[in-house]
Amino acid sequence: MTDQPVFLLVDPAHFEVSYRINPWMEPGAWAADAERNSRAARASFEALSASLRSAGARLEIADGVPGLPDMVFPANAGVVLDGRVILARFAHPERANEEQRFYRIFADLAERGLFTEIASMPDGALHEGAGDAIWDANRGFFWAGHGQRSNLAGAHAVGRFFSREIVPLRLVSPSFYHLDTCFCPLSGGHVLYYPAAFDADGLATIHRHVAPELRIEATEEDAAALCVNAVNIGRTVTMAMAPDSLVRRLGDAGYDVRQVDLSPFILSGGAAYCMTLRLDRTVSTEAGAPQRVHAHA
Ligand SMILES: NC(=[NH2+])NCCC[C@H](N)C(=O)O
Repeated sequence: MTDQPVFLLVDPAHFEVSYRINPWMEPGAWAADAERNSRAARASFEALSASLRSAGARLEIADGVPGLPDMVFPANAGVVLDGRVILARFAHPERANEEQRFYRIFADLAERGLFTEIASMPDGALHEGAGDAIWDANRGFFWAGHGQRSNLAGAHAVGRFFSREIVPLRLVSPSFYHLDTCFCPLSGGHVLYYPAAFDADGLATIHRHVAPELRIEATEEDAAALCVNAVNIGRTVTMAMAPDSLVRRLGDAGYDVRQVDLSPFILSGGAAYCMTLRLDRTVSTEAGAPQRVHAHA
């Protein structure tokens, strides 16, 4: 395995906003000029791909499926670590059929050696993948969102499957329905997060694990631009068009912000992070991150 980060993306040919399962989704706004929106989505997708490649990533681009427009958000397809994946179990019937489709995509990747194991969620668990289970390479655990799409049973299933600690965070706002919309650990140990998306317990948990000088609080404006939903590779952070103050604050913390116009996908409530699924993460390596010595028991 090389150190090059590898991401799964799904081609946007079948992307549209045709139902509403979160407050961002505006099927009417999409339909008002569907053809223009489709063209804009293609351009956004190409710009995101270019930005990730220029940050050093290799991309695996899978085909989408007509009638499953949200497959363009593969972060929700499953949780990946050490070449093993546990598939999502979607909360909404609109997305339920993605599970089988993503299984096939992962099975193809397994045939090419990118995965050694594909597992399913147990009965009763709901879990929407890397959108709600974010690996923190510096701290060595999963931050686990629950309370909107994923449930606690799903969060614990992720922890059991990988034999890794999970740190649950309850999400309290329907607009920030996946953890990745309001929480983003960065390579230098910083965490960019939007406090209003969490309850008091969740904030206390974040504060317990993240030292004050490593906390970067997103403003309402940052969160509304879906900028917390960002892809961090080394020192680069790729995100939707961002308020200047956020770019400046991340710059002061040592990050190089790359902005992409993702407005067609924001019409569906998604942005940079959820349009990707990182495939190469291992417990002990993180390209660009400060090196940590892991003591093995
Ligand atoms: N991880 C994410 N934030 N994904 C965005 C998903 C957007 C999609 N329309 C949904 O509501 O499920």
